[in-house]
Amino acid sequence: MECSAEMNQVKKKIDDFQLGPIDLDIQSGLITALVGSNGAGKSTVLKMLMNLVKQDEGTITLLNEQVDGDSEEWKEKVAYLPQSFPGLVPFTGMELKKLTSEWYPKWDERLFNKINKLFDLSLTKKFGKLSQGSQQKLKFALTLPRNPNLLILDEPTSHMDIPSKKLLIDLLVEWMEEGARTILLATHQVEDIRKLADYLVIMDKGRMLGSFEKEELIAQYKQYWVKGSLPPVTVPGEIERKENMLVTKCPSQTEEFLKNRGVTWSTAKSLELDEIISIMLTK
Ligand SMILES: Nc1ncnc2c1ncn2[C@@H]1O[C@H](COP(=O)(O)OP(=O)(O)OP(=O)(O)O)[C@@H](O)[C@H]1O
Repeated sequence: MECSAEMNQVKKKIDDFQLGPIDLDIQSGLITALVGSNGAGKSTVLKMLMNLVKQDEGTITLLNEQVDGDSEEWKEKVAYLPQSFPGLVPFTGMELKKLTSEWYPKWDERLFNKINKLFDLSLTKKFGKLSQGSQQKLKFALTLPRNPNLLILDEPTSHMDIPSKKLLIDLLVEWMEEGARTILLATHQVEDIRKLADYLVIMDKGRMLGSFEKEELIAQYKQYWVKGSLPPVTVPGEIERKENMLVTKCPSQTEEFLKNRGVTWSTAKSLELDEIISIMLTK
């Protein structure tokens, strides 16, 4: 499958923080969520993809162009929403919209108006005077209508209220349906991941733990409540046990092992995504 963004053996050292080596393939036409613990390096990865932070080693390609090469054509096809953007502070929403729409040739005024109406943006106030949630809404309204091939979002919903988060998710789903588009978003919000992501890229302490198709990842982890007691030995795939409850990351092997020992269970269920991510980041 075609890739919209690639990192090969990318390394970066910032003070005592070592990022990488990172190998990353972001598949076109899909939504990938970059997930991980605080300080794992997610924002740094996004900044390196945008050529805002230079890697020490390795290569980075966006839409088939090397981001630190001579051509900057890729910039017209990518929109990036950073966590903070101090340059916006002195301008009103209206001024920012005018500047942004003039700068981006594919600007979709109709989409901006739709987002404005849905989020009830305060376009006459200076950006710096808006609440954090309202700033996020305005930044999003200035990003999506650029109609890029690749949309990169760094924690787009972290300060938003619950209805606004839902609106943003719906807008992204609708936007994806309208063409050959790709989204990469860093997020801690489990709803973003659950409702949007096709793939999860999981990072911890500067390392990439892997890239996982969401439904396959969910199918990998299961929790059982057995009748009677659990075997006194480690069960294949076992991650955690408490009394007659067992969590496994290899359900087929676990079930075979239990069946061979005559152990049956009353309940079996898949883990929630937040439980799976917590296990991956802590065990
Ligand atoms: N400009 C900088 N100066 C010094 N250290 C930095 C800078 N930018 C990032 N770092 C360090 O790099 C590491 C990774 O930070 P980064 O912001 O990429 O993590 P993150 O996964 O996005 O975290 P969070 O989930 O908390 O937003 C941290 O240890 C951070 O302190």
